[in-house]
Formats: sequence, structure tokens, C-alpha cells
Amino acid sequence: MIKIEKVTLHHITQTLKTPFTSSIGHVTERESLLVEVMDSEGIRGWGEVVAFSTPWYTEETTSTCFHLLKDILVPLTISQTIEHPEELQFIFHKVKRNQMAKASLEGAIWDIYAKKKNISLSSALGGTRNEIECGVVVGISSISSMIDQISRYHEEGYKRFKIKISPAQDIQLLQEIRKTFPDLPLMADANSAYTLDDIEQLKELDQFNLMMIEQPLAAEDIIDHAKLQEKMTTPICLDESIVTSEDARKAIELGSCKIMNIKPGRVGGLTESKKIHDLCQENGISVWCGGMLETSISRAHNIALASLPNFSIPGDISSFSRYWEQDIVLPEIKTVKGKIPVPARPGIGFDINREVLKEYTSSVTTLTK
Ligand SMILES: O=C(O)CCC(=O)c1ccccc1C(=O)O
Ligand SMILES: [Mg+2]
Repeated sequence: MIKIEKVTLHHITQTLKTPFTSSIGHVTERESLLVEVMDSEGIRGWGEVVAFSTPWYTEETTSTCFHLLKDILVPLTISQTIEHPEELQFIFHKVKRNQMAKASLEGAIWDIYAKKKNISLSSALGGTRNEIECGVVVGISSISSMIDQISRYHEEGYKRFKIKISPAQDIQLLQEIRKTFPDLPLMADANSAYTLDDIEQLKELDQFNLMMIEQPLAAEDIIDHAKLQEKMTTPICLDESIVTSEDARKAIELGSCKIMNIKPGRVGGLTESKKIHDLCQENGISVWCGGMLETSISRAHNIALASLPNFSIPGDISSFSRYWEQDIVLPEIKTVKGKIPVPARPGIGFDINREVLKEYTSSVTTLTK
């Protein structure tokens, strides 16, 4: 039984080691809200708001999430008696969308739930792996710089490589990469940069033996993706288009994709992530865990989630050092030969490094009843 007594929102800003560019957004400074929940027995759980400062990836922002948490979601949750984190879906039922705000609080409560049961978050979610395979993402820059980065990450042992593409830089980039790395497990993420009018250009991508193309068309679409999948041999993977398990069901029914990217923040939390995972498993759709340029608090949640059986493709889960100078958890999250062990310790399995957290914190908001 969990009775929430206090929620602390840590507002932090970190500078990325190098700016990250996709077809729709450019990130240099990463603002985040870390959600620390304490229950009546003093057990603490951690979650993270993965929305960005501006609404370029989804409609939420750090500020909308702060408002939702402070004025709506925390007041709905505080002093409730919760037996299982799945109940939060009912508690949040009267709040439309705002998935990233919901997921941050839900994730912290999953952490508390596992800690109170004295089991790992992985076990609490039904995970079956004791290590996960890791992939890495290379943002848009010059072709030579992208190839250099792939080479470096290849030497580090990453198991899957994702490049960001756009109609302005796709075919030539892939030709160059394939010259150097003909067999690399490679995929491309377009973040909705194409429309069906680009179908001839998209079909050209079939020659590069990509594991998949991620979100080529609009974030709101599942109809055009189904039409495109019929014409392309490269499997389509949906990211932005899937915000609920209902979206997933419809995309499966329409044949809009062969693979799904699951991000707890985008779909409103771990309970919904698990539902999508199960639904995809029943329908022969592979899933993998996406990334959001997050801190290691989300990374820890993602590692636990990726230990579920149908996460059969390495996700965007890299070492903290891919993006950050310092890790805010202990032990630091690092890949070794392209893998990360799934912690067996209770909850997320990592401790917060308060010293490092303090360096990045600009304000702290405490919410009680
Ligand atoms: O390494 C990561 O954290 C994932 C990078 C990434 O691709 C991404 C980062 C921010 C927002 C959206 C996306 C995406 O998957 O589309
Ligand atoms: Mg994506």
C-alpha cells in the first residue's frame, strides 16, 4: 500500500556535450524536471519529465508538465492509497492526454512500488532479461561527421545504429555509410520529414538494407503510413504516431508499421508501455525502447522496460556519456560491449547522486497536501 506524502520537483538544465539535431528540432540545452515522490513510510521513488523546453517533438513542454503536476496530477494523487501503480490510469482518467506529465509521476510510483515489494523494477514489470543490448543515435550533421561518429560508437561496441535523416540528406548519406559499413545494423529516423508525395524517394531507401525506417510521415498519421508500408520493403517503425495502446491497436489493424518504438513518456507511463508491448507481442510486432535525450533516471526506467520479452531490438539506450559530462545516478550507467546489465536491486536500482544533481538544479518545488 502506497500513501503519497510529498512530491518534490527538481528543475534542472544540462548542456549537451554536442548539440543534437533531428529533422524538426535542435537541442543544445536540455531542461528536465525530476520528480521525487516520498510515501508515508519515507520510501522515495524517482521519475522524469521528458518533454522539451519547446513543443517540437510532442505538444507538451517542461512548463506544461510543471503546471499539470503541480496543479492537477499531484493534487489528484497525494494522500490516495494506492495498491498498485496500474490504478493511476483510473486516477488520471479525467485528465486528457498530457502523457509526459502523467508518466513522470507514474514512473516514480512504480519505483516506490518495486522498492516496497523489495523487487527490481524489471521484475515488477515482468522483465525476463538480465542484460539489454544497446543502440546509439547519430543526429543530423555533415556526412563525414556522421560517419566518424558511427565509427567511434562502433568501436565502443554498440549493437544498433540509428541515423537521423531528412529529404535533404538521405540517399547520399546512406550510400556513403554503406560503403564503409556494408553490414552494420542500421536504421533511419525521419521524425515526420516526408509526405506520401516523396514516395519515389522513400522507395529508393529500400536498397540500403535498413532494419527499419522510423516515423517517415506525419505524427498524427496512421493511414498514409499503411499506404507507404504496402509500397516499401523496409519495415516502418512508428514513434510519434503511437501515444496510447488504442493507437497501437489501430496501427496494427491497418498495417501501418511492422515495428514500434515505445517511450514511456510519450505513451503516459510504464503501465501503458507494457500494454503496447503485450499487444505487439500478440500480433507479431517487435518493439524497442526509444530515447529522449534523458537523464539516467529515465535510462534506469528504460532498462527495466527493455528487459521485457518482446523488446527484441536494441533500443536508444546508450551510456550517460553519450550526451552528458556527469551522471546524476550511481553507479553511472555505461554500456560494456554494447550491453547494460539489468539491476537486480529493488526499484530502479540506481541511487541519485545529490551532489551532481545540485550542480544542475535551478529550482526545487515541494508539494504536500
Ligand atoms: O538517444 C536518444 O535519447 C534518442 C534520440 C532521438 O532519436 C530522439 C531524441 C529526442 C526526441 C525524439 C527522438 C526520436 O526518437 O525521435
Ligand atoms: Mg523517433
